[in-house]
Amino acid sequence: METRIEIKDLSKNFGKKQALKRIDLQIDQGMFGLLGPNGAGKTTLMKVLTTLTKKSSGEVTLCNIPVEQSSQIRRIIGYLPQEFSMYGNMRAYEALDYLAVLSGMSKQERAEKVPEMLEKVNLGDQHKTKVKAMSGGMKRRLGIAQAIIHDPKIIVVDEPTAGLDPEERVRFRNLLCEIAKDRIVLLSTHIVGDIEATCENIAVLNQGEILFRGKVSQLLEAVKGKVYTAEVSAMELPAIQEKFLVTGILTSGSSATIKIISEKPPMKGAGPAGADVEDAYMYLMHQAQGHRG
Ligand SMILES: Nc1ncnc2c1ncn2[C@@H]1O[C@H](COP(=O)(O)OP(=O)(O)OP(=O)(O)O)[C@@H](O)[C@H]1O
Repeated sequence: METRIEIKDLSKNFGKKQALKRIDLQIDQGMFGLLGPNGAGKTTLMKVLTTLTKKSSGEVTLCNIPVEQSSQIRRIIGYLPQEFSMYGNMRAYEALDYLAVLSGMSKQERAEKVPEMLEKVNLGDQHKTKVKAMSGGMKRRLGIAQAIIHDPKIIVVDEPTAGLDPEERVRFRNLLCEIAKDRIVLLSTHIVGDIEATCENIAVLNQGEILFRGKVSQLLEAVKGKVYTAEVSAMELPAIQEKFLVTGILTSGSSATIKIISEKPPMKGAGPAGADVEDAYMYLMHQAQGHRG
């Protein structure tokens, strides 16, 4: 079975609102990042892929299965939604077992898979912990355990690191990378750091349209040679921000070191600076809003 998601000319309307506009995308094995601001259409796209929402038009196949064949699709896909919640009084293993029952697994399969999955997401020692006593990171890991328990070829994870502390965030990202070794992990986020650390291939979505698809290195290429740094007085900052795309500000007393994206050197004394993915993403969004900086 070919592990691939193919999306051709996909649109999704909610009444007059076009949440997805003629999306074309191909996603292969490994981690794939879907980046975009709130309201870009990421959740809608994930819901179409996971058969929770019907598309309005276009073609979508997952491992060569058309998305319309929802019961077959559900067998090969796992989903961790943005707001994954479980009954607080259930213990980790009870919660996972309960979800496995709902997905139709037999008692025998569950007896084997529930402990195995808890181990995999590092909750083996905490299998008796009640959901209400879990940290945000633990709940997310329990969410991943339920998403992978039926060994799907594709895992869809919406806003995975929201509400996690830095340590939990890194741990969770590492878990996703491990899972992606022999599957597709599609990760939707508005946090550039989430994809920068983990995904080679990405798509940037804005207002229902794909602004960019390709490798993170190609996104960086677009901003290369356009990033500058300058030392300015804090007083000047508002006027500079009005005129230029400022992607970083480090204030120290009455002065500030800023990072600016500009086609030409923006001001006297500005020197070249290294570009990061955040700069490239902000430049892309800025251009999409009709600015030229
Ligand atoms: N059921 C719905 N009915 C009407 N409009 C909807 C519905 N679901 C989503 N939308 C609209 O479609 C657009 C895309 O929403 P979506 O939730 O997919 O964005 P998103 O990128 O996931 O953002 P967020 O990170 O805030 O969830 C938004 O303008 C939203 O208001």
